[in-house]
Amino acid sequence: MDTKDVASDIENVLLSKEDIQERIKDLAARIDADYEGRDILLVGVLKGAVMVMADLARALHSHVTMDWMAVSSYGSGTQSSGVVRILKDLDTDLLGKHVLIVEDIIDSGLTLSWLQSNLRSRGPASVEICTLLRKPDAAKVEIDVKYVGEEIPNEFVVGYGLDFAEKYRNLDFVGTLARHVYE
Ligand SMILES: O=P(O)(O)OC[C@H]1O[C@H](OP(=O)(O)OP(=O)(O)O)[C@H](O)[C@@H]1O
Ligand SMILES: Nc1nc2[nH]cnc2c(=O)[nH]1
Repeated sequence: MDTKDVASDIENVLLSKEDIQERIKDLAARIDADYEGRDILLVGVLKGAVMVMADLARALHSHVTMDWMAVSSYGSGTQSSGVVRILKDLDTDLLGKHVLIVEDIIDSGLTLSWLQSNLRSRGPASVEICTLLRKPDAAKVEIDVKYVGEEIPNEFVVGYGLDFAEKYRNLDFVGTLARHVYE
């Protein structure tokens, strides 16, 4: 879906389709340079990271393997609480692997903070994080995120993997929702 398909639902486009592909290209170039030909295990966090994972993996020149985790963050309403339950664990043994967690967004940081320490406890050679979007003003915990595509304001966004009530994940851009959608 593009902007024309959902024009009345969207208040503001934050990243166009072209902007997103630029950010992905830049992230891939930095990752390729840092890993210098070492194999990388990309760990995508379902469901939001599906689009970033698919485009980032194809933009990389490094060899990668891919695995997926699904986690649920308990909280009241839309607030992440930091108490995380694994719904689907990795199939891969992380021992000695260079792990790169791939995310669509870091908001409070609570999910990633938990995930990073969980994966670090499994004996990998390294664990880094790559996210397309980050909301610095929403951070509740300090986490070291090596690869950030774009810092955005503290607003609820949809598109390119990000949902509202499971919809809008298939937008080819990232934007904020018009009030009538959620009120
Ligand atoms: O920094 P935090 O406040 O912890 O929020 C970030 C998390 O929220 C989103 O997932 P969500 O729980 O919406 O699940 P989904 O990917 O299945 O939509 C996103 O993909 C991160 O995993
Ligand atoms: N769709 C969506 N999911 C999120 N999870 C954490 N922050 C966000 C956000 O801004 N949008």
